[in-house]
Amino acid sequence: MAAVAAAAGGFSIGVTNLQLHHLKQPTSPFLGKKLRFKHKSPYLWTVSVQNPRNVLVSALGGDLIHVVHNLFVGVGVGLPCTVMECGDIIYRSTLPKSNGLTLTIPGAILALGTLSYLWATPGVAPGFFDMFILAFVERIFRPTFRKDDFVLGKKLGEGAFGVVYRVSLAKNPSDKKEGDLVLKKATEYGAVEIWMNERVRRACANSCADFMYGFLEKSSKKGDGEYWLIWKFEGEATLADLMQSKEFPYNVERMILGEGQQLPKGLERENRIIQTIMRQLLFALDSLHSTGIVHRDIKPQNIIFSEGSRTFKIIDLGAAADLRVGINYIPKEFLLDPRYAAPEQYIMSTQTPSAPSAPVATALSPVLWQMNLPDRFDIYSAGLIFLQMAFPAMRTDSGLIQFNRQLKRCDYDLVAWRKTVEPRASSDLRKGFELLNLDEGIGWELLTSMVRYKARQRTSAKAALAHPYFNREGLLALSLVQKLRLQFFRATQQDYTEAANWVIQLMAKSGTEQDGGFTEAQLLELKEMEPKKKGNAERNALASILKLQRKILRTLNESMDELSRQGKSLWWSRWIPREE
Ligand SMILES: Nc1ncnc2c1ncn2[C@@H]1O[C@H](COP(=O)(O)OP(=O)(O)OP(=O)(O)O)[C@@H](O)[C@H]1O
Repeated sequence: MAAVAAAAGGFSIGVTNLQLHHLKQPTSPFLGKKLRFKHKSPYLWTVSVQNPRNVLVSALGGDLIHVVHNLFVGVGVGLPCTVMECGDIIYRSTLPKSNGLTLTIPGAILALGTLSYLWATPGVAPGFFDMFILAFVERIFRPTFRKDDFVLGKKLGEGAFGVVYRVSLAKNPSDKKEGDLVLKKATEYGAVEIWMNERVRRACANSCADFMYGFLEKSSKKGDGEYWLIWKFEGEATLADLMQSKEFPYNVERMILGEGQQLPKGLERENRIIQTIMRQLLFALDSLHSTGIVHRDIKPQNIIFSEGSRTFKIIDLGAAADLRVGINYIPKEFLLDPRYAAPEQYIMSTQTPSAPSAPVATALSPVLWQMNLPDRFDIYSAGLIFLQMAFPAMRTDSGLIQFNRQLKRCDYDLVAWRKTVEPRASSDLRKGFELLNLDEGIGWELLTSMVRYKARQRTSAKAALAHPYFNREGLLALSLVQKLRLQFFRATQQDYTEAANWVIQLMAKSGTEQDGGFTEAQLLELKEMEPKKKGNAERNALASILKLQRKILRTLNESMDELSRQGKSLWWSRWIPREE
């Protein structure tokens, strides 16, 4: 078939099926007619019209191309395609396509973009690998247990949703009297906890207590049965237990840093211990967050000291949310501990659909993560633990509750809180401020970047770990590099809404009715983003954009809610082994 390109003063025809004898009389009869040719040929034929009655067919194959090209140029007929050599372009496009992959820049950008999306937190691609390969392989190779395999020992704790015992294996009674395992008999939230513990074991085993097995025990008298969860016994003490001691933080020093500390007792030594605890806690949190899990119940009671690894680990994942597949997005409020919960209460904004079905949640997880930054909920709680470690008066429940009240009154502005309490501070409180003020106040700076009202303004666990507070060598003053790092951290922590307001003010100053730019009144309107009903074209356009934006959000939410309703059953609990 022929490809026809109309051009001023004539047109060209690119032909792939053509026999040479057609060329013999290349005249006007070609015009307006369909050309039929017998054989496929890699040659391209161009029919050029100098005037409507005189058609020239030029063969653009091998030397013939040049002959015809020269002929046209020679007689001075500069037809668009001969001048631009677009026949050559068409010619190339008709050549058989190469089978090899050709890398183009847009292709490379697209591929890189897709890969970054699939690997962005919480990780769509690693999620698929984890769920469909690792989980199966693990199930094949890991030992399984039954109810009768355990001998119950001492009760370790009892919450509203479960009882925790120290246990040992019946077949293999431990040398230790109490047993070297921990069993939690949990009610409804046990299923979530098994899911989270298995995920953690595959993704970041060192962050949480060493989980062994979980199953549904059906023979129990309790209604639908009980979930049994088994961990290795990590140690006797939680951070809460250790913080209650008058010796804190020195009682932890021996455990994490070993004997023989050189420094005399005092603020600097205490600071170093607190710093180590915070680093371990943030490390565990960073690992959890990187795999898409938000704990939501971070408190000293849920941080256990592992005697084996000499580090602090996280326990109690019953209130956790798995953002990768959308499990437990919105917990029952009573699962959260009001003493440590961030002011937002919910990790996902109320605009976010309650819990999309797993495939939708997985596909959207990087977007939802960036929109909500749910990990910052845990960061707030970790900030409060930091505060409790620095200020002895806040280690009691009543002390913490009182602080929470004061902070709320200051609109969750820690700097404002400090200004109100510091002038009349007790010696206890002053000691805390002194500790945080060490090394040009980098401890205080880290704390204020964690305890903030807006989740988006809080630092992430990863960024906190890179803070110079954790990078000091010994207790020397900050090095130049560390100072630069501090400046960088500060730059990333800036509240840019203020900067935006500043720019807006500058624009306002330069804007007058005559000179153009926005006037202050117009900017006020822009800032308020409340378009009025009657107004000029500018306002109407703004109103339409806002309306459209709201509509898109609403539609997205509605469709996702619809999807979630279909898949709302606890699909993932099917994965939990049952023992009848
Ligand atoms: N792996 C472990 N090793 C040692 N002790 C553990 C382990 N897991 C839990 N414990 C102990 O059991 C206690 C209760 O555990 P956990 O917080 O998980 O249970 P819970 O029923 O959710 O309790 P609560 O409702 O009070 O939070 C912990 O405070 C800790 O002392």
